[in-house]
Amino acid sequence: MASTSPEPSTAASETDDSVQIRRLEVTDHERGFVALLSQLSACPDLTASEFAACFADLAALGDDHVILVAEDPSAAAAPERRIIATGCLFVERKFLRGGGKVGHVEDIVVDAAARGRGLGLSVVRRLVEIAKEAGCYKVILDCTPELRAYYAKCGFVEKGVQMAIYF
Ligand SMILES: CC(=O)SCCNC(=O)CCNC(=O)[C@H](O)C(C)(C)COP(=O)(O)OP(=O)(O)OC[C@H]1O[C@@H](n2cnc3c(N)ncnc32)[C@H](O)[C@@H]1OP(=O)(O)O
Repeated sequence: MASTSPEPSTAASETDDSVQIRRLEVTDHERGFVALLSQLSACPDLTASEFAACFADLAALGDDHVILVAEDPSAAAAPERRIIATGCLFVERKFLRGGGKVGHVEDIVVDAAARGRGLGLSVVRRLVEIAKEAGCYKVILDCTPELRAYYAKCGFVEKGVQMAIYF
């Protein structure tokens, strides 16, 4: 099945309560992936073909763009297996540091009903591991001040100032 990386989705990690974390697959459109993202920011629904086109663009970036997801493991959720957590790693290639790489952690969301169970921590930790395995010399992210404590639990330390221009 197509996934956003050549790495098979079976190369997954397990959280404490046996939630499997795997790569995004194109069929996750049917499992509420877009609705989950809308809990983070404006994310209008996409048709199946729009989703597939976006998925193909991102999949073409290979291991430089990794989206992880976790399915609802509860028996009640089968067979639909809704997506209840996600996170993204973008690997930026640079001339600095002898052609170094920087990992950007983005779009971390856990479904409101599944928060507080360690899922967010597991997703971020796995993305950080992937960044390290990819040879990144650092991993960075932007967040609101309210999330300082959460990302500190994920191993991040505060550094610099975030600035932005929105269009
Ligand atoms: C780079 C970005 O994407 S920033 C955007 C982050 N995403 C969002 O704001 C979307 C809405 N929020 C969410 O989806 C979730 O609340 C998340 C992703 C922030 C946290 O997910 P959860 O699965 O609830 O977190 P998890 O249960 O793994 O918590 C891990 C630890 O962080 C702590 N923590 C979790 N959320 C917060 C918070 N908002 N503030 C302070 N501490 C927190 C937990 O108490 C826990 O600590 P413990 O190990 O001592 O018990």
